[in-house]
Amino acid sequence: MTEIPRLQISGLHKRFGAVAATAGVDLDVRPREVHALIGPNGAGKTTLISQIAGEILPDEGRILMDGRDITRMAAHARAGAGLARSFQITQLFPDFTALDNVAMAVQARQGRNWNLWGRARRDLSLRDPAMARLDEMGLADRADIRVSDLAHGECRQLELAVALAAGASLLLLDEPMAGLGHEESLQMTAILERLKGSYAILLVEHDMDAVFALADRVTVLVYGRTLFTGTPDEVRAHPEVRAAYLGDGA
Ligand SMILES: Nc1ncnc2c1ncn2[C@@H]1O[C@H](COP(=O)(O)OP(=O)(O)OP(=O)(O)O)[C@@H](O)[C@H]1O
Repeated sequence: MTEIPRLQISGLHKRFGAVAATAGVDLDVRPREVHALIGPNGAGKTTLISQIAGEILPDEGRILMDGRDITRMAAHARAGAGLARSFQITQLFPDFTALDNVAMAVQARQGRNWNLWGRARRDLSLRDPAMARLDEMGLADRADIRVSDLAHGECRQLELAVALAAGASLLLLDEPMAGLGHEESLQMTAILERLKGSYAILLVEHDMDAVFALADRVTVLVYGRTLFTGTPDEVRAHPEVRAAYLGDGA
C-alpha cells in the first residue's frame, strides 16, 4: 500500500504584480523523506516555503498535509498539526538558556501555561524531554548557556531542538547552512543525517554538498515552476538541470 504523502502540492501559482513567483508547482514529500528544493536565485523557493507554512496565500492550486487540504488554513493551525518552518525567523528567546527554550516548547506542547516558564527547568517532566532534545542536537553541554551567548550554528541546532520539542514532524528547513562556517555546516549536515528517516523534511539549500549528501529526492525549481524531480543521481545527470542550475562544473 502506498503511504499518503506528508505534503502534496499541485498546480500552485502565486504572483506579486508582474512577477510570477510560483508559476505551476507540483511537489510531494513522502513520509520520512528528505526532499531538497533547489533552484537559482529568484526561482521561487522561499515564496513556496512561505505558502506551505501559511504565511502567504496562493492564488491558485492546492496544498495537502497528510491528505488534508491546508491551502487556506492559518499558519498557527498548520504548526499545531506538526508543520514547522525553521531558520528564517528566529523563534528563540535570547535571554533564556538553551534548556529553558526547549523546556518551554515541551510545556507549550503539553498545553500548559507559558507564564510558568521559570519552573520549566526545575520540572522534571519538562526538563528530561528537553535535555533529550538538546542531546539529540549535540547541545547537551550547552544546556545552561544563554541563547545570546551561543554561536550562530548552535542557535540553528537549538531552533531544531525547539521545533522537535514542540511536536513538529514535517520540517521546512530554509537554508540551514546559510552563514555557517565549514565545520558548522558539516555538523549541521551530520545532525540532519541523524534526523533523516524519523521526520519528513523539505530542505531549501544552496550548499550542494549538503543537498546531495542528505536528499532522498530533489526538486528543481526554475522561474517558479517545477523543472524536474528525481534522485540526486538523476538530478546530477539531467541536462536541463545542469544547464539551468548546476553549471558545467557539476
Ligand atoms: N513580497 C514580494 N513582492 C514582490 N516580489 C516578490 C516578493 N517576494 C518574492 N518576490 C519575487 O518573487 C521571485 C521569487 O523570489 P523568492 O525569494 O521566492 O526566490 P528564491 O528562489 O527563494 O531566491 P533565493 O535563492 O535568492 O532566496 C523573485 O523574482 C522575487 O523578487
